[in-house]
Parts: sequence; C-alpha cells; structure tokens
Amino acid sequence: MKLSLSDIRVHRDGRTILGLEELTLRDGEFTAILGHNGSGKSTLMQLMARQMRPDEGEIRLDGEPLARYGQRDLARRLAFLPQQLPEVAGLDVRELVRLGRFPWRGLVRRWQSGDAAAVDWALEQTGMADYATHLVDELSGGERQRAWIAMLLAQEAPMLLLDEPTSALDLSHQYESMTLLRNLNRSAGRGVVVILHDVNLAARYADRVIALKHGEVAFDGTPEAMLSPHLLTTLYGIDINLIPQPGTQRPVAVVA
Ligand SMILES: Nc1ncnc2c1ncn2[C@@H]1O[C@H](COP(=O)(O)OP(=O)(O)OP(=O)(O)O)[C@@H](O)[C@H]1O
Repeated sequence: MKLSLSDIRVHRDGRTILGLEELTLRDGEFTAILGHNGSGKSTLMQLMARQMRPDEGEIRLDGEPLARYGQRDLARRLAFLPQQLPEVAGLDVRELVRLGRFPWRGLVRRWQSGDAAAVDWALEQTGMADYATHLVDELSGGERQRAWIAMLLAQEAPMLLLDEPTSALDLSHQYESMTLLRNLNRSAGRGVVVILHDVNLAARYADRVIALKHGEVAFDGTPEAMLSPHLLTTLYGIDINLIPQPGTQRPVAVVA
C-alpha cells in the first residue's frame, strides 16, 4: 500500500501552515514524524487520514485519489488515532474496541467469531483485557489512550496513523506501546506512522524519520542520520548534544 502526497499546501489565516512537494509512505515502513510545536505534524497526519483536505495538491492511496474512497473502504486501509481523543459517554472498553470492527461489517454481515477474536487480541496486546468492562470515561489518561490504541488494532488496517499515542503514557507503557507497534510492523508488515515528541523514542523504533519545521519537511531519512546535534539544534532551537547510552553506547540526544 502506498500513500502519496504531491504539491500540498494548507493555508490558514493568510499563511501556509503546511507546504510539501512529494511525500510517499508505504506499508511495511515504521515512520516517526517529529517537529517543534506548531510545525504542522497534526495537519500532515489529518491530511493523510482524510480528516482534512488540502487547499492545493493531491493525496492518493494506491494511485486512487483519497477523496474517492468510501468511508468503510478507507477505514479498512487506514486506521487513525487523533491527538484529542473523543469523549465516548457510556461506553465500556470492550464496546469501544468493538467499534474498530465497523469497517468489516456491512449492513447484512453479522458479528462473527473473527470479530470477537480481533477484539480479544487487541485488548490482550494493549494490556487492557482486565479493563474490558470499565467505562472509558472513567479511565486514567494513559489507560484511555491504550483503550483507543486497542480499538485501532481491532480495525486491522494495513496502515496505522497515530498522533502522539504515547503523550499520556508512563515510561514503561510508552516503550510497551512502541514495541507493540514495531512488532505489528515487523511481523505483519503494517505501516506505522507516528507523531512523537521524544527524539530518542523515534530513534529507537522508527526506520524513517520525517522532521517538520515551520510547515516544511526539514529532514527525511534514517534515525541514525537524524541524530545529529546540528540538525536537532536547528529543528528545536535549543542546543542539543549526543551522549552514548551507558551499556549499549547507543547515541542519546540530551539538551546541552
Ligand atoms: N484551523 C486553524 N486556524 C488557524 N491556524 C491553524 C489552524 N489549525 C492549525 N493552525 C496552525 O497551524 C500550525 C500547525 O499546527 P499543527 O497542529 O499541525 O502543529 P503540530 O506540529 O501538530 O503541533 P503540536 O506539536 O503542538 O501538536 C500551528 O501554528 C497552528 O496554530
């Protein structure tokens, strides 16, 4: 599967908040999107997930304009986790995760054992099985985020788009969620595109890093190439150094 964006411009309040020439994302790739606050990361992901249309340019999924896909058809291919999770009054975790099966159910196709298995698997993978009967709105921020990741997994789309999926997670759940996504990527060939603020998390998990600066792609390459003090300092506007991690000697970015 291939998602391509060409000659994109998004304008707001008389300024261009996103402008890019060519960008292609594929299933099988694990891509992290980095960039300072307001650099255009969510705008880019919303375009990819068809939550927003560009003012100029074209987005194609497997050669077909994104706009031409039916809702269900698109949801079978792309699963999107927004930054702001919607309120879901009255739903428990299992009911939320079951919603992930929506694209696979037609008007006449009834709930099948495969649907239940996908829901159980997603709850298990995210460590949310014990919370299945808890109301989503009564969960902690991190538990809620994991419940939504479970819903996304149940959708079984070949490409997952996640806008800051680790922002509310504690350290161990950040690494667990990223490991889960990477395992899905490695074992099932899923495409994962994830917006992150943690440069080191991106370097550890992604195969490809796209960094935005003021609405433009400032870097697109490997995590190894991204870990350059000069580039990181330019991206974030603060002096950043690299130090070797004790034990692994892997370079880690730290504020100077
Ligand atoms: N509807 C809008 N009207 C005006 N400006 C907007 C609108 N939506 C986004 N912007 C601006 O566009 C820029 C990019 O926003 P976007 O949310 O894509 O950034 P981001 O990189 O995801 O930021 P963050 O890291 O803070 O989540 C910001 O400066 C934002 O203020």
